[in-house]
Amino acid sequence: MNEIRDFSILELENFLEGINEKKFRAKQIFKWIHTGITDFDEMTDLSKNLRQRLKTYFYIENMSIETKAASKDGTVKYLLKLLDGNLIECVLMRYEYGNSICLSTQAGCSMGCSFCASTIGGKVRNLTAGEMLGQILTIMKDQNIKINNIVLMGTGEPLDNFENVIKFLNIVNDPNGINIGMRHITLSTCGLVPEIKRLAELKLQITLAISLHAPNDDIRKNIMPVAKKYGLDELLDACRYYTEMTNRRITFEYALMQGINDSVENAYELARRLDGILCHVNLIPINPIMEREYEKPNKFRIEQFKDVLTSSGINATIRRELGSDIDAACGQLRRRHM
Ligand SMILES: C[S@@+](CC[C@H](N)C(=O)[O-])C[C@H]1O[C@@H](n2cnc3c(N)ncnc32)[C@H](O)[C@@H]1O
Ligand code: SF4
Repeated sequence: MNEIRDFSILELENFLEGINEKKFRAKQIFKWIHTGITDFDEMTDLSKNLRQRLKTYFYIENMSIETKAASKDGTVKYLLKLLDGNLIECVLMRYEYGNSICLSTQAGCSMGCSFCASTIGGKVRNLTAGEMLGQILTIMKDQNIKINNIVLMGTGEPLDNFENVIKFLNIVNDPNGINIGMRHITLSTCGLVPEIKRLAELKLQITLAISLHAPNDDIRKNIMPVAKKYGLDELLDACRYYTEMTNRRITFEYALMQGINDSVENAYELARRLDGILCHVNLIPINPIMEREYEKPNKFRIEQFKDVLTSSGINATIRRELGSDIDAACGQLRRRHM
């Protein structure tokens, strides 16, 4: 049996042809799937016979909501249970410009960043494209809303699950489905250089966010094991390549950790390293997790860091902390329930 949410229209067309059904039904089926239905009998414009046939080949995963926590600012954090019992997190954020959803791409993560709760139990498995889509459909249905933006910033390293993530992007971008424009999608990576280049060559118009968190290799290696494999020069070259291929501005994520990467010297060094790259720096006060001792710098130090960047010609903003009253640090909810 196959999860039907994993199928693009083209794949559905081929499948239907293979079982001697009309190809044009694929679009109808695809549209129904993206309304969030979980029962083939809800596809009321298909014959009973075809619905019965679909049930013998496919299933639709009905993810159960294990817990849901709503913040005063409208952020809602979900813990969803997959068919095999794995738990994954996703978060709904409401902005003036629309609803954004932060999705998980893997159950756990193998990258080992020292400040991140998602990696503490390691990687369990990759999520399928259908399981990424399922997170959106579950929230859309639960809240009765439309989703306008997607950020791949939940648990997992998206570029460590390259094929499924690209498949998911093409499915959500299809005008017959939930139809989210590539420019409304952000993919965040810890910096897997070969995959960044591969992504650049696809020339999708998504926003690429790089979790940088350090102005040099010494600090980066201390907090992100991936830096031992790909140095900063190599990573920034891949970023330049991405901007050349796509004409898209890169976002650099920089989580400020007191005494680790938040000094004025760090800010000047960062500005020097990013000079000439079409980019924006997103400064995030670290969200402390139970298992580690990182702390946020105070407000003055955060502002000072930003001022050094902007006065050096680097576009920088401090990220508003959404959902801070509901334990929003990535991976914490899942961790607590494991
Ligand atoms: C959880 S990761 C998932 C995407 C991808 N694996 C990555 O590292 O970019 C999303 C973002 O959350 C950041 N992050 C992880 N733990 C954090 C924490 N405790 N406080 C603030 N940001 C954190 C990551 O560095 C990254 O920028
Ligand atoms: S920050 Fe991203 S890459 Fe690093 S451990 Fe967390 S999820 Fe994995």
